[in-house]
Amino acid sequence: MNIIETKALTKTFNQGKLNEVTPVKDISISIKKGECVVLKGPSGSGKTTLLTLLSCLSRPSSGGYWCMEEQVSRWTEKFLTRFRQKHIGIVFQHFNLIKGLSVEQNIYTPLLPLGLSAKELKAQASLAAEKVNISQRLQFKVDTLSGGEQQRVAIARALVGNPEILFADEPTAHLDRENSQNIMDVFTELKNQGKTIVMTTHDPLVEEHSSVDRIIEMKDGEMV
Ligand SMILES: Nc1ncnc2c1ncn2[C@@H]1O[C@H](COP(=O)(O)OP(=O)(O)OP(=O)(O)O)[C@@H](O)[C@H]1O
Repeated sequence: MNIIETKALTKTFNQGKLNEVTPVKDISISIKKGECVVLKGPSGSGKTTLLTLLSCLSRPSSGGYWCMEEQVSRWTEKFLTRFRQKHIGIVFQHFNLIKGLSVEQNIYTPLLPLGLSAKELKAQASLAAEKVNISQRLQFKVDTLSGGEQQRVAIARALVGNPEILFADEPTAHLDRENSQNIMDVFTELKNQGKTIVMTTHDPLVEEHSSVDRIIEMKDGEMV
């Protein structure tokens, strides 16, 4: 089953204006359930924009997108948000953690709409934290952590809802070799559970990892 399928997916910003830009042009890809796929390409080639479309965070300007066999490109923001909450985990390039809140609170944020008890929220956060080796910082405010620690919190938050598909934008960019290896071990375990992973990277450790099934190269918004 193709868990992700796009047909001529295109995203244009500032249409009709002097600063119009089309970072994703006519992208047609199929990704099977359980695949681990890397998006690679020079800075500005459109990787993050494509990841944003695939993770249902933004809507295409044209073209079609089917995720888990639903034509999500036709949906409104409201339906996309619900779909995302249920099926998709996202690791953002700049983490998007909530300052002033603890690591634990940040990790369980995606679960808040589910109405779980405080005890259950804490238990789920603790499990996700363990996976990325950040348990010892659960009660720290995220603003007091190092870049690498914040990255691990961002990954734990993406995993906490047990998503079917994980999208990660440069998940090892701020990590040393040991922690990068640890994150790839986590991703390998997810893949072994049948989860689908799509990530962007510039990191050779990620590109060359045995869990990666396929590398999709982008240049100027197109697949090469
Ligand atoms: N919201 C936006 N409004 C206008 N232009 C945008 C927007 N988002 C992205 N762009 C432009 O689209 C192009 C591609 O950006 P994108 O972030 O997708 O590239 P990238 O391949 O992920 O780069 P990097 O490796 O540096 O993260 C850039 O020229 C960027 O300025």
